[in-house]
Amino acid sequence: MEKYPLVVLPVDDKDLEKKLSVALDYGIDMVELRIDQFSDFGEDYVLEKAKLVKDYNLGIIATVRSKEEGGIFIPDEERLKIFEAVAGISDILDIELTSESINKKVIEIAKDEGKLSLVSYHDFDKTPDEDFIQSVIDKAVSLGADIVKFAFKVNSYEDVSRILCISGKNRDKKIVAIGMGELGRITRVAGFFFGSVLTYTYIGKSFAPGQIEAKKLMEELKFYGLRS
Ligand SMILES: O=C1C[C@@](O)(C(=O)O)C[C@@H](O)[C@@H]1O
Repeated sequence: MEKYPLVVLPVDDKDLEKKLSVALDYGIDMVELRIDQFSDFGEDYVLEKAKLVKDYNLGIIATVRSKEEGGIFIPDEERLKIFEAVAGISDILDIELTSESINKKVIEIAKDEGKLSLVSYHDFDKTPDEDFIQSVIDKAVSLGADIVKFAFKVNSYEDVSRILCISGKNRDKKIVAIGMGELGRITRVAGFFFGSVLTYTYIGKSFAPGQIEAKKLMEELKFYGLRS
């Protein structure tokens, strides 16, 4: 997974094959399986969808997003079982820093399978101050995360600069820096110039405020020389 910057398409299980075909046409690199948004959490069902993604030769970030950070309530033991079931077919497992009862175990599952772990932190209301953001990064790294992601609601231009600057200060780590909302849109492209390694897009249904539609995002990345 050393081909950074990467473009990631979050998906649920609706119209999956159609989205995968379009993603391939656009040159999208990876799919984020938002398993928390699937109609069925059964291991066989989830694996069947993951295998479909692999048939299209797309990378997989697997996550079962917690209710607290934009997903739905699924008991921790069930979430762990899902992560264990998909770890072998996935490239990256994404678990929240705030999912304290299982995040270390998910990181361990990833490592045992020779995959990458991504520890994420979302705030859908605000962009915290610099010290808090740095503490999120430091805690995630101390847990053993290979990649640290923070996604904050942007309410001002100062929020945008704070997200990008803190990313730039942490270039020695693999960081994903995202500003959510209309004002944060710029971070989904400019973030790459500040060391961010992934950006998320959408086809049809957006999974978060301020995402840039896939065709437009790929055009913008090409315009700024981030994509050939
Ligand atoms: O953490 C992120 C980023 C995201 O919230 C976004 O703002 O694009 C979309 C989520 O699906 C993903 O897990």
